[in-house]
Amino acid sequence: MAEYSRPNTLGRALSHPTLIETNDVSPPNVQLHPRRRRKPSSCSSVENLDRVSTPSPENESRVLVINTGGTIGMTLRDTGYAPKANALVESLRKLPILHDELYARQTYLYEYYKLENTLVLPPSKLNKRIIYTILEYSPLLDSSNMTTDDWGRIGKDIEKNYENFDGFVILHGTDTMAYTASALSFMCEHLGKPIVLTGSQVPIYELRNDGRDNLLGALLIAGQFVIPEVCLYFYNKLYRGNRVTKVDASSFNAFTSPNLPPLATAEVDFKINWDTVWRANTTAKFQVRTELNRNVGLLRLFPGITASTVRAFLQPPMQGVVLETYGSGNAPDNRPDLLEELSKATNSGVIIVNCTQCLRGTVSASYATGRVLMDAGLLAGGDMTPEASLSKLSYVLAKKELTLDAQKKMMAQNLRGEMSADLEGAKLCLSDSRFIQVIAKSLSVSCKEELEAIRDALTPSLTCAAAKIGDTEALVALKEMGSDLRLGDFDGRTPLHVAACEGHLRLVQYLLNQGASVHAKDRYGDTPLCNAVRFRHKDVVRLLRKTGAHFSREQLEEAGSELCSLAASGDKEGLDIWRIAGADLTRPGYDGKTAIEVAQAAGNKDVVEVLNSYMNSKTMNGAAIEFTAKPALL
Ligand SMILES: NC(=O)C[C@H](N)C(=O)O
Repeated sequence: MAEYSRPNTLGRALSHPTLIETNDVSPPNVQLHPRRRRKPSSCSSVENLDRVSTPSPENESRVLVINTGGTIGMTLRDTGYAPKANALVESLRKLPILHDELYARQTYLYEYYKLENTLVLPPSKLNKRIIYTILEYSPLLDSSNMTTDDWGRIGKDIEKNYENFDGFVILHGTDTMAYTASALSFMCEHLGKPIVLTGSQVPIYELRNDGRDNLLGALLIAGQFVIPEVCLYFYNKLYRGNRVTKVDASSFNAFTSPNLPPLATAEVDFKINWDTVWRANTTAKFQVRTELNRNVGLLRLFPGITASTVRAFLQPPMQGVVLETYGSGNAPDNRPDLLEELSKATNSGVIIVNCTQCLRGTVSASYATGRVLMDAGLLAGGDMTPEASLSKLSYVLAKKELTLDAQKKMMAQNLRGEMSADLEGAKLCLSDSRFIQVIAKSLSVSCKEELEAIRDALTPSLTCAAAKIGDTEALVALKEMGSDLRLGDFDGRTPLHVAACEGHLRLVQYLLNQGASVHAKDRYGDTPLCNAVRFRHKDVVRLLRKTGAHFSREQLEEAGSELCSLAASGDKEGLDIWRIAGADLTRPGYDGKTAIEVAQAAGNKDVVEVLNSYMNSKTMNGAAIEFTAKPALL
């Protein structure tokens, strides 16, 4: 087989392995996916070249791999495992599953990118070619050595190269990977492309290792799926970066996401859990906020902790603290000394977030021992991991343009899917609802306004449908998603109208408790009371009346004819409903006759009796309504 000689650029680059010192790895004067020069005809006789699928920009994607260090690229020295500089690219080049040399040469990859550190994967099952460029940091770090400055550097490099790549992979040590993933998730605002952190427990240079699989999986995800999140890929699972924590120092299965299922799993095929994938709902441009506040810390409660330890920890310049509490967010409520230190700190403007020491679950205010912390001014951290809470604090506190109150509010918001539960009574927004998202997705809706328009159009239909079948639970769920249960549909019919028609007493009670209006009128001018009367739901009528429902003047005037018709047909029950609803049974109909007169004329004795006793009780109660007819005698 005839060998292509490497272009000169490559030859030069190879002698300078740390060529990318500027961190700008985009090829000069090259746009994303331009049509590349095809192999010259003189090469057509080259053995095997015909086997290679014709390269085309359409089935290629580009991934930038930022190698920050970690075990994946370490070798064993006298001092123990330490990162080895300038070794990874050459070693990957020799691994056929991670680099297709033939394709690279045939497509002039090296010449085209003018970068010696650009490699290409063999075609994927989806027939994609992932071309990846490795940007190696110097020095490479064990992740224990990383600081917020390193997070900033990664963020800046992504920002600089954002438009030239379809996705990003960050090679990183596992020890602090959860912190970096969390921090990047907040720093990357309006992210529209995948950023996947990965690494390994065993160096890629060793015979048995997890580095190859992890890198391959991360590349395939970053290059093939538009998951606009900072993720972490490890041991065949893709997690949301701000949900993970390292749980095992020696297993390949080193990470877990205790409160959120994986975003994807790599089995025979990649299975993406699109319902869980975060949607930014924004049309704003991607940017990275590298400013982080370093005056933050994690404090873990333990039995017998002294007030002086807490006091020392909360001293200036401390501005934000994650307090790792017991169980569902509890602390001793018999320790006024401790609580006083916490109160003093929050009063002086330190933001303290209450997170649980437990791996799984959320903080809540179920115990007295938890409530005392709320009283001391702590914010509930929901089900955030301590890693996510800390980096969120660092990110939020760096926003100097915000007031302290606004910063606290931001801490309580779900910014990047880092928390599932609502905080401090704030409810999830319906735009977070999977149902709405699925509909939005199928309609290709991406911007916030459109999503809100869909939400507003669907909400009344959903709530009315739930009211129709008496599904209180569905209404509770819709309410929790932010639905306004008072809203009417296209006919102005509210869930209360519908529930009143159907006679769902419990549901009517629930809706009234939620602030549903008894005065809402549909397009026909009917209130829930009219509906309940029409469909003869006595209990509902009583309840609505108790809540202040009443007929309008016009409705009362028109009621006379209806009452006469009921009297004519001997419908005692119908008349009784109108009575309960507050109608004046003495009101004459269109011809001036009253119900009792009509009943007398029709010989409906029972009805006359009922109406007589009604009129007597009215007289005795001193009702304000004037009688227009005298008690009749049969
Ligand atoms: N597995 C690893 O990557 C551990 C290593 N100490 C690091 O965090 O860099």
